[in-house]
Amino acid sequence: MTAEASLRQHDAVVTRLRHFLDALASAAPDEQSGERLRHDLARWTEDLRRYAVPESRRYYGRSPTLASAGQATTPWYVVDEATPPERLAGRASFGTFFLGGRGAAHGGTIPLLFDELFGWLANSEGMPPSRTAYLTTNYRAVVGIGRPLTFTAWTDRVEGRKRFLRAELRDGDTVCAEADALFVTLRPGQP
Ligand SMILES: CCCCCCCCCC(=O)SCCNC(=O)CCNC(=O)[C@H](O)C(C)(C)COP(=O)(O)OP(=O)(O)OC[C@H]1O[C@@H](n2cnc3c(N)ncnc32)[C@H](O)[C@@H]1OP(=O)(O)O
Repeated sequence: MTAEASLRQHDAVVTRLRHFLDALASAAPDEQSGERLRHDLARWTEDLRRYAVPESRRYYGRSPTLASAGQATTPWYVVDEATPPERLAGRASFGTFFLGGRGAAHGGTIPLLFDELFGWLANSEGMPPSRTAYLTTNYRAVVGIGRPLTFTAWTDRVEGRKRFLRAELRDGDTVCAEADALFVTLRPGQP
């Protein structure tokens, strides 16, 4: 199979996996179905272990075409406007898999989304690689599961190796969460 075909197949599996995780999080299967599911998952886990490859040959989380770069355990997002490294904007939604409680997204999954967006912005093409030094999230209103959301992330200022970034997640006019972060450009030899 060509690399392109492998990537396409991987994308289709990850899309299915995202739907599976939401369905799993929503379901209370009966005993027989639960046992069948456990059996099928165990079988696939063993099968996949036979195909393990080094990080440089993996597709997971690097899809150029899928939402969330194909990270099924990151809330769904797509970038609609990007002027890297200054700004990006787009849409996001938290599926049932990301439920914390009472219809709201788990608090830990919101900085996960922000870190993804900041990583996208700070490591866009032509930028030297950088990593999150800190990321602070301010939870202003609950993020409802399944709600159509919008986000904006932007570079606030750059001081030498330090990039100060900010972002906002909205449900309509309501600001649900804000974040500010510091990304530090890696020195040669830093992992
Ligand atoms: C290859 C990249 C691929 C990236 C993919 C996308 C990444 C998405 C983002 C991530 O999630 S990365 C994973 C989470 N982050 C980490 O695992 C980072 C772990 N920490 C580190 O590796 C180092 O601490 C770090 C590279 C961030 C900084 O270490 P350095 O030794 O290079 O920093 P240094 O001590 O030289 O500090 C440089 C400047 O940053 C400042 N600084 C560093 N860490 C800080 C901090 N935590 N808070 C405030 N300031 C900080 C520090 O004070 C200093 O300021 P000044 O230049 O003004 O003196």
